[in-house]
Amino acid sequence: MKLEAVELRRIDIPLVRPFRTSFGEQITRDVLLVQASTDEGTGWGECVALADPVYSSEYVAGAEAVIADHLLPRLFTQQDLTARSVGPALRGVLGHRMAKAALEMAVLDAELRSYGISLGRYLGAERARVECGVSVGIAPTIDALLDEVGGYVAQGYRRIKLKIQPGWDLEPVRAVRDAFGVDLPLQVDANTAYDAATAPRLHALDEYGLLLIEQPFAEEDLHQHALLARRLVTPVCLDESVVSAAVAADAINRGACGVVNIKPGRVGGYLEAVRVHDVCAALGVPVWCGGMLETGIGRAANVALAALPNFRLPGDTSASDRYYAQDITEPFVLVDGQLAVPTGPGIGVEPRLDVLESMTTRVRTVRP
Ligand SMILES: CSCC[C@@H](NC(=O)CCC(=O)O)C(=O)O
Ligand SMILES: [Mg+2]
Repeated sequence: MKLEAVELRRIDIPLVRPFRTSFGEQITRDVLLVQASTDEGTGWGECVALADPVYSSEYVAGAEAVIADHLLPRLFTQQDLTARSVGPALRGVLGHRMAKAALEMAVLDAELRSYGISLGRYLGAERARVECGVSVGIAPTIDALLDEVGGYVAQGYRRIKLKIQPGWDLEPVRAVRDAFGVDLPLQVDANTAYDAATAPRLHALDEYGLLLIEQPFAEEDLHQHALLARRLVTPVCLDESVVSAAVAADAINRGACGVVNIKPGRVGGYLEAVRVHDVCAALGVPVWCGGMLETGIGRAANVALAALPNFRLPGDTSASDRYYAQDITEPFVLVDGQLAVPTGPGIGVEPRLDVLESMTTRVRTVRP
């Protein structure tokens, strides 16, 4: 394929409720969408970088700039562009994995649409539906938390994940256990909010039968995660730390985690996400698909990825209405706690152009 032009579109989508984590609160999502036009058709990609560099060092304005100024010039010169050649072509630019992932996704979508192959089939999906969990933010009160969790349980979500931080950890976990019982699949995510001084609070979580404790410490601190993993019965899961298949293998071999949250944007794309999946499978470590509040574009691709065999825990692949009153694609609807894997060519969904236009804050087309 030859890349002919790329449309970079920023959209603002309001969240149905504030989403608070240990690193801040989101009330709208500023999303960068990428539409790649090639000589064999077009494809869509979604950049998962947040508006601010608070989850990782990437942020949406920076991703847009590095795509336009450094990444696209390297792709426009490719005479026989394929999704598999995007990574090597961009290797000269260090980091910016979320930006690179968005471009690779758009090229992959265009390529698969031209062949009439679904992303799920291409990646090796083995299921037609995936089990869905849901992520619950830090709430203003315990009662508000229980109301929100009760709503998701009633909708049929297969697993509840609570955001925690020092001072909002033991009480919410205990309250959810008391209100919904010991059989509710339950896990927590600290987004790196703990350190050696506050780690003892996590020891106390070990008696609540959690599925896992996600990313309690700093991204680079595999040693602290390994110390905790040796001390707890509850598995430690890594998110921010795992930026590639090689890092996943190193973390597992250091005993830093027993479960891995895979996010394609965080590792540089869906092709690397499959490599992380495969490495974890080879080392006997289950994985699940994380989320970055994706629109239906990224959600469609995540659901396809989550259908691979070693995705053995419900992911943060929630229904569209968990975050958005109106998605930019036809909404993903939870049925019996599951989402259906798209079967159409490529990612299998298209944005609704009327909705897209209504949410667009800026759009530009980059050409060679
Ligand atoms: C804005 S918080 C994004 C990162 C967070 N994501 C979630 O909690 C799930 C979000 C979703 O359901 O898309 C994580 O660290 O796992
Ligand atoms: Mg996480």
